[in-house]
Amino acid sequence: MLDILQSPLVVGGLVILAPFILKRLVEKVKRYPIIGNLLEIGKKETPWINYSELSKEYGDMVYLEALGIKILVLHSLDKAVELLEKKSGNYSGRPVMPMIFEHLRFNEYFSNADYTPTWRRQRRIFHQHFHPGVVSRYHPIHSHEVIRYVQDLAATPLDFKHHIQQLVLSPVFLHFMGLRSRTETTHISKQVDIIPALKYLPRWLPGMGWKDFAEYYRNLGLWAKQAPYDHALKMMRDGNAEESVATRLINELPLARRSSKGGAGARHTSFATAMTFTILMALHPEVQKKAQEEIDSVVGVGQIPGFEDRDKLVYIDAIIREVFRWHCEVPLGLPHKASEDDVFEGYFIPKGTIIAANLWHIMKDPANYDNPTEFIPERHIKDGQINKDVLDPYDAVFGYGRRICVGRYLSLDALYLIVSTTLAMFDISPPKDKKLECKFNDGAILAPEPYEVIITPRSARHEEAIRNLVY
Ligand code: HEM
Repeated sequence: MLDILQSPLVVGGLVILAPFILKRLVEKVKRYPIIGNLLEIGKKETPWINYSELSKEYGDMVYLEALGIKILVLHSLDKAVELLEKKSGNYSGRPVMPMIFEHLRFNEYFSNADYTPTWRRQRRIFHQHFHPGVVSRYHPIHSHEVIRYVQDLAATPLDFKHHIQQLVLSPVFLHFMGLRSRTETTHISKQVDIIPALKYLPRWLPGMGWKDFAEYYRNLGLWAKQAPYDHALKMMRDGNAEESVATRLINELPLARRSSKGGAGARHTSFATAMTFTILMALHPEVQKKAQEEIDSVVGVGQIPGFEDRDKLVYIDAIIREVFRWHCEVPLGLPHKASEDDVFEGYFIPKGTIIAANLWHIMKDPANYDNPTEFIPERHIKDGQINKDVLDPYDAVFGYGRRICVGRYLSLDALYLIVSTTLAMFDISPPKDKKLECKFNDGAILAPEPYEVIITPRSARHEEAIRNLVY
């Protein structure tokens, strides 16, 4: 190990601090002077698949280096936990990529901020407002919103994307901003629709030819940060604000600072997962039928499941886990950064190395799941309960350690609502005259390409039950 630490190489002007790991790559992967592994890093539209292929040859730690950027991609849950959770004191930073960050002012987003005292303070605030106890206080309101969702879906089923978006985002809007008005949420969700700038960015690399839209996204992103705060402040001044994260935070501010000072941004991830669920149901009528039988026997025919039914709806739980596993919406998670030099399992990891966990690989690894590319909710069930012996997708898909997703409970609530309610009341089937295929965009957040499905109430009885619901 001493040899590794004491013998940096210099190749094409680059100081290589991890010669042992590098050697493993040099032996197999062509490494060019100056650009190093750049071609490997940016080779495919889907780098997680590219890294996954490399891991078959080089093991579960794949290290690449190009133009001064050092990337270590982890391909097992064990390694991710060892490094990003157990050693989280050193691996909780976010990489700073000056071009992207400066132009888009991405560092102003909490999720992209480095591991600083400011970030730690903000994270504590997030935790206070997003732990399961707080999130569950909103359950009655979410259940109420669901009535509107089923009625809208029954009335205009072709607009299912919009209705799903409304339902998935409504807890987020309500939680952050106290927003319940359909007009306001529709307006804002249209803006949010175009925000996930990440999906258009070259992954972790300074990009080319993107400055024009960088300006556009920067302004949009700043708007998204500011709008929730401004809205809550206005509603509070008008005396008709619903309680939300924004109102609670504003209340904690000294009066003098209650001017426009930035709020919280809503995220789009749960929506892509809900859209994936919908297409998967159309492709798997047998799963739909089984779920509907469970709902009918636990909740009753024509009834909407509530949060109090959640523990008894084991198959619904398994479907949601399997959607998260199969979809793996953020395939490489968000990048962490090594704050200081470190040695891990004999390898030297230089300060500044970007650490990514290949969540997609972990979710599709045959060592973790049989027939991993198949959508099989049953894999998560044993003896009528969730099978604890099977790797829990939630242990991976929301990331790790101190940077683990703060919105995971809110997101799981939203998914429970959409999955259980939709299946309770509707049948989803493929279009009659077109082949239905689930294809994802190639962004860093995977969302299904636009698709068509037919959504109809399950029977005349369900149709009547939907009509009789009172919002
Ligand atoms: C399908 C749903 C979601 C998935 C799969 C997901 C996944 C992730 C992942 C992989 C990370 C990176 C964790 C890490 O760095 O190790 C993350 C971070 C984050 N997520 Fe989520 N997320 C989802 C929904 C949400 C929602 C609904 C919200 C907000 C209400 C949210 C807010 C955040 C924030 C603020 C961070 C940054 C945390 C930090 O940097 O400390 N997420 N999420």
